[in-house]
Amino acid sequence: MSINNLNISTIKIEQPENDNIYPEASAEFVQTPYIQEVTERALLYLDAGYPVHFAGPAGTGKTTLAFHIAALRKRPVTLIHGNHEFGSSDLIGKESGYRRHRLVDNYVHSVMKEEEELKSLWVDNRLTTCCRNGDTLVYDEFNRSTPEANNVLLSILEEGILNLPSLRSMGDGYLEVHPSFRAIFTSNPQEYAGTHATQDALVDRMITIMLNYPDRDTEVRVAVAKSGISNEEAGFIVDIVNEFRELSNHKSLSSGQKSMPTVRASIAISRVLIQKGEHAFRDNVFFHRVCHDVLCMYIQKISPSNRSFLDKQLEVLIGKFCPAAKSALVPKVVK
Ligand SMILES: Nc1ncnc2c1ncn2[C@@H]1O[C@H](COP(=O)(O)OP(=O)(O)OP(=O)(O)O)[C@@H](O)[C@H]1O
Repeated sequence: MSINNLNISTIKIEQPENDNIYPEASAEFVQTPYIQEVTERALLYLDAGYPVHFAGPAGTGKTTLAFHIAALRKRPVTLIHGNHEFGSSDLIGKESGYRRHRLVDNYVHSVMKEEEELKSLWVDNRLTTCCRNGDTLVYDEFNRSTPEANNVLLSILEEGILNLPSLRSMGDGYLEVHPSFRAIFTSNPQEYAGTHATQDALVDRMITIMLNYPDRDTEVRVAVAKSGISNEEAGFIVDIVNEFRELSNHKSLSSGQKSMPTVRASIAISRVLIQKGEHAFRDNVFFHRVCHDVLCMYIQKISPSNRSFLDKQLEVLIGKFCPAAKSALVPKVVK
């Protein structure tokens, strides 16, 4: 006589504990009244139970702010970068193979008993672990993922429930989101390559803070912190970059060009000067070349005549904002 038995079930494997990050403000992090005000507002929204969404052009400090605010919550942080290849399983988890267990019992020689157990292995992904543990989710550039992949967030943000259909057999088809779970999103609405239109239903569940280019003081202090350049020279560079941005953003000049120079350009120019031991003087040929090299990518898509006009304007701006080397060496007379 032979008795066969086959059991099929699912076992769950959770993410390893050390998958989280614990961001801390570095010595280079700049805290200005502008950063302070936005931070306080975002923390208030999170405390009131709302996800926060930083939207704005590239280089406006969205990701840095998201991490800063996440760090202030003093809970583990889960980081997800939007990706157009993501499916919802990349966020919540998926079945990843089977574990088979077979038992053959022939103790009574006339009876052959076979028992087989097939367990499908379910591996949690970051979003599930984050919801379960009540961590802070930073979902950077979330609009790079498809709306279909992000749909899973709708019930998390609205009802506090994560739907896990594959785990229904274990009675784990729904996961109640931990009350401490909070989410911070970033997106760049001006970016068009590789992004998806933000879903109205998703954005409707968040509070969006539109970030624009920070004030001059913040940009100068960021350039100083990130390069070690003097406050005064960082000021010249930030003024050149910002006025160049205004010019290259002008409707009659900018057709075809989408990206604008940001504080990243100021940081790059400052770092190169420091690296070479040079200064932001109007009669420093090296400085002129670095400004052109760093800023030329922001005008490459515009017409040749407008490009050459902006090239000349860059020279004018350097002359307008920077002193000559000799005059910079003369100590200022304090009246
Ligand atoms: N408060 C700050 N302190 C120090 N550095 C900062 C601060 N804010 C922004 N930065 C620096 O400015 C640059 C741009 O910031 P960030 O990457 O956060 O911008 P972003 O809006 O997320 O840009 P993108 O959309 O291109 O990813 C980075 O080099 C970042 O380190």
